[in-house]
Amino acid sequence: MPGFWGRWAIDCRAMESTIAFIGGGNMASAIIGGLRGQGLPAAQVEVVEPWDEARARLAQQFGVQAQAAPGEALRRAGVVVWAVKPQTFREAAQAAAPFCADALHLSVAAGIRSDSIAAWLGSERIVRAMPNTPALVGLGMTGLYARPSVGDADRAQVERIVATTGESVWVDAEPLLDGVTALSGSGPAYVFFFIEAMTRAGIEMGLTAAQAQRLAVGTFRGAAELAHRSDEPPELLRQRVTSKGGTTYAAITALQADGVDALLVKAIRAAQARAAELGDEFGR
Ligand SMILES: NC(=O)c1ccc[n+]([C@@H]2O[C@H](COP(=O)([O-])OP(=O)(O)OC[C@H]3O[C@@H](n4cnc5c(N)ncnc54)[C@H](O)[C@@H]3O)[C@@H](O)[C@H]2O)c1
Ligand code: PRO
Repeated sequence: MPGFWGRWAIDCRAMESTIAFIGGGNMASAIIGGLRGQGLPAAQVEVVEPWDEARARLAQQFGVQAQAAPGEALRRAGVVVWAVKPQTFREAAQAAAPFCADALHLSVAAGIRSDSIAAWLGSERIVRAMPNTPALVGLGMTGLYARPSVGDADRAQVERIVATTGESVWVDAEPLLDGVTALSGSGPAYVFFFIEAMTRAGIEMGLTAAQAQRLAVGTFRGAAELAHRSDEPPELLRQRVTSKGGTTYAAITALQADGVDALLVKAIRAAQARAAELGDEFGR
């Protein structure tokens, strides 16, 4: 993996202090992969991860030694990344807070509001991030929100960390992060869902599973890159594919007749509502 990260020009070797991760699962691994790939030494990464198998994987993949429980080593951390599930955040915070009072805190947990985190940790130096799994290949999109008292140096430090996984967008009102969670945090799942359906259609039409999946994935990749590079809106790019009375017209008309576009908006709003609920359910 490290060779892959060579494309990005952020150099983590100059990062001043240790970064600690509370929770060493999927999201933590994506960020640790980015940091290690950009040259952050393994000795500058602390992880608290109770699950034996996850600790072994972190050691094998990234050369990082994780601890089963928080302890004195956390005191060296300038930044603590909270990468536990919303359901376990409070419990994890209670155990780790005594060791990281002076750190900058970066939470990736969906829904958990910074008021709750501030109360649990007794600190105002809190930034919330909502990344997504393409971070694993350096193409992540992350939404960021900082509590009002977080200074420019702390914001810049967060940007440097997140830049190892892709791009980021700051929002200036915390509730907007629930929308970011619903759109880009959960978004890769919507894309995979469409790829699955397109692959199924390909198989129904007689293609092999391998052929159908390759065509579907390649089409998403190409269309996303075209939209990314183009100055023109997606609507116009879509119209260019759609000849009047042609094949695409037949497909788009069928999608619109079943209200698929409205359904997609409804689905994303359901994710947004769930993010807010998570904050209510598992916040303070
Ligand atoms: N996976 C995604 O696509 C995604 C995207 C954006 C944000 N997030 C957020 O990231 C967070 C982590 O999600 P994930 O997908 O990495 O989950 P995960 O289950 O892969 O990782 C969470 C890890 O936390 C560990 N853990 C449990 N209790 C702990 C404790 N008390 N102290 C320390 N570690 C503990 C678990 O053993 C597990 O390995 C969640 O809050 C989620 O909302 C996930
Ligand atoms: N995965 C997390 C969830 O489904 C948060 C965004 C993506 O809750």
